[in-house]
Amino acid sequence: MEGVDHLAFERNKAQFDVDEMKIVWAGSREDFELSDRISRLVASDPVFRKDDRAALGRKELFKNTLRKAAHAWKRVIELRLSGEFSALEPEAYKLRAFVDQPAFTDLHWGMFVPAIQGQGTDEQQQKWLPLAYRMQIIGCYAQTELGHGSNVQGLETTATFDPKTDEFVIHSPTLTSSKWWPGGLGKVSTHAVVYARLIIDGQDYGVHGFIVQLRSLDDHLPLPGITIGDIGMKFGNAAYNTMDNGVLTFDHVRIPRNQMLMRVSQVTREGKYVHSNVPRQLVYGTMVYVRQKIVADASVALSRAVCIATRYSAVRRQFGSHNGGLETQVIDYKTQQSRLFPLLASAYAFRFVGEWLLWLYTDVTERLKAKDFSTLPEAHACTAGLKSLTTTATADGIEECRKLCGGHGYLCSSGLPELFAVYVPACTYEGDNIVLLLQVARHLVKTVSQLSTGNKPVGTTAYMARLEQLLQYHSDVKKAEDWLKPNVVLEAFEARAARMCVACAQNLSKFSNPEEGFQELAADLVEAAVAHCQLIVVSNVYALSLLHKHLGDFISTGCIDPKQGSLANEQLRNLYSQVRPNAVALVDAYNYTDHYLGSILGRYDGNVYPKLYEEAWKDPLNDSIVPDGFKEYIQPLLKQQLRNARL
Ligand SMILES: CCCCCCCC/C=C\CCCCCCCC(=O)SCCNC(=O)CCNC(=O)[C@H](O)C(C)(C)COP(=O)(O)OP(=O)(O)OC[C@H]1O[C@@H](n2cnc3c(N)ncnc32)[C@H](O)[C@@H]1OP(=O)(O)O
Ligand SMILES: Cc1cc2nc3c(=O)[nH]c(=O)nc-3n(C[C@H](O)[C@H](O)[C@H](O)COP(=O)(O)OP(=O)(O)OC[C@H]3O[C@@H](n4cnc5c(N)ncnc54)[C@H](O)[C@@H]3O)c2cc1C
Repeated sequence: MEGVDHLAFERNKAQFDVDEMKIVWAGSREDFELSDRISRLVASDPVFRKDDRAALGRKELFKNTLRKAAHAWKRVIELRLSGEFSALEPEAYKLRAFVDQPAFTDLHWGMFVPAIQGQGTDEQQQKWLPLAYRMQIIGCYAQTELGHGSNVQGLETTATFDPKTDEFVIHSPTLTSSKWWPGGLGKVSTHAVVYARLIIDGQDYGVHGFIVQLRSLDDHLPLPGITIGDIGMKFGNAAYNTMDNGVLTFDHVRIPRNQMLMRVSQVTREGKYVHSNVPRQLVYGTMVYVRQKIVADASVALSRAVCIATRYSAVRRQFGSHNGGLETQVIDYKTQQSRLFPLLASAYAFRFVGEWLLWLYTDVTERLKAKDFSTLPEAHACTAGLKSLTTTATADGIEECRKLCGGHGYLCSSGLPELFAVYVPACTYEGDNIVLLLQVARHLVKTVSQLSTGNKPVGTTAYMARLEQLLQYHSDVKKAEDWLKPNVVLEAFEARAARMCVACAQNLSKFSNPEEGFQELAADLVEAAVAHCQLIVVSNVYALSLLHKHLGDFISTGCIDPKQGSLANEQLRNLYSQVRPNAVALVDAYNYTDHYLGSILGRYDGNVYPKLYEEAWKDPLNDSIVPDGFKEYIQPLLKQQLRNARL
């Protein structure tokens, strides 16, 4: 019935203060109040309705997205929200909170602006950032090409310096050099940061960033030498098709020399290449920035799915009725808990590790300003590894939440199919997850190889300094509750990661050609990298469910024995019983509006069945009793069959 809270009985079981947890989840009271205010504004604004997306064609869907983005920008200005979040939060988050679907603004604010902030000189920032902040230009990040995405050093687009005119000539020499994938590029962006090979006097200096105007600011038509368009439909119905991922080729397009981003390296008027003594990898800085953002974004996406699946698991009853009594809530089945509660824990774990990663990223950014590059490898390994770990776990977790909701989880009105379709490319964009884990593995193997040189490992690899002890380690767990002690869990995870890493390093040393060895052992290296990244994220419930899932590693590396493994599993079951009465309250703490969740199964009031039934009739297929096509194709067949039968 309308207005009745069908989940009140669940909410009354909570053993903690939900309002306090809402502040913890939001990060601070002011962030909670602001995001609460925005989400309610959005829910009450008809421009931001989401329930019609599944029925729109691509052009309508895209036009609707532009309308939403424009309205969101107007609202951000009207409400003077611009700049209200902590200084680090670009406008993207405010717009993303309003628009809540992939849109060109993600890349304008999330990559184009950060690329200029990170790789532009002060003069270049003074010139371009005010235009971008006021959205007088709209930018994108054009790095990936048809032939290369992971291998940035393999990019083919060229930027050839012409000393006669003091310009760079941007050119696409081959079909595979076509820029391909950049979000916002296909139909909207007026400018791009283009990554191209810098060529001076026939010499190739590698990949650098260039600001290139793509379209006229008067009539939005492509400039001379520019061929540009959308790359076509992507996975899912609405999903990422609200974004114009584009294709772009250059035919000898000229730009002024001062449009090469020159914070990291410069080209003088005479055509001399100057590379200040900073790591060339600073040109990758924008990717590092977005990877750390993607970790926080993973906790948001996973928590949305977990919120839906938890509330619905408390509403859904199946089997277990005795003499006509109520059937059992599916959330009471241990199998449902063993699938759902680790995801609930993961959402919180990723939320907190995202905060830690933001601290690490902010710290490395400050150090870079002081030319201190000492933590750059750690920042790269952590952002790459945690982006990979959290996006894989989140994509798998959203799909698991769909399955936890049974048949109704497969309805668009559950919100889960759309959430999955929008989310899964996160395992690929900003770095394919395997390629990134191999980067982590490089860092770990290098750390182990340097131990003998007295190089003290720091940061997240500091545990490697205790290698001797960790190689002798065997857990002294005697009873299930021993697994509740954080140091007991941490030591097991440290020992597992250290042993897997050392095993790889030892096997690598058997190869005369290290690169060949690395390729041959890549699968083991990826597993060692995962073990290291899981160690970074580890928290109690999350940790024990991981330990149970990867029990083979822990036993084969000798860290624990089968008996201790079964004690961990016993403790896990005990934890599930402790989580159970708090489950609905823990997802209420995310403070998501029904509008934001976009899910009938995840409604705050749990009033699922009447709303599912009501929603079904809105489908356009139900506009007519007899569907189009029936009389044309099926009825003649039926009548023919009936005639045949009477003969
Ligand atoms: C809403 C606001 C928006 C914000 C975000 C909101 C949340 C998100 C939600 C929704 C919006 C998202 C929208 C989607 C956006 C998608 C955009 C894109 O996809 S943009 C393209 C991404 N492309 C890649 O990521 C390529 C991946 N490839 C690479 O990064 C490189 O090719 C790599 C690292 C694989 C190899 O690079 P090598 O070949 O130059 O380097 P090697 O030889 O492997 O290493 C040399 C040394 O450099 C270090 N290194 C490599 N990369 C580094 C880095 N980034 N930083 C520091 N050091 C690095 C290495 O550790 C190594 O160090 P030693 O020599 O061993 O000590
Ligand atoms: C939705 C979406 C949005 C995007 N937005 C942008 C954008 O705005 N700007 C932009 O520049 N790009 C963007 N991209 C492109 C994206 O960054 C690339 O697709 C991504 O970096 C992966 O590169 P790739 O496509 O070349 O994959 P590949 O590297 O070709 O991957 C194919 C397979 O090869 C494997 N592989 C590759 N190299 C190795 C290796 N050395 N060892 C082992 N296995 C390997 C991978 O693991 C994978 O299984 C976007 C992509 C998507 C899907």
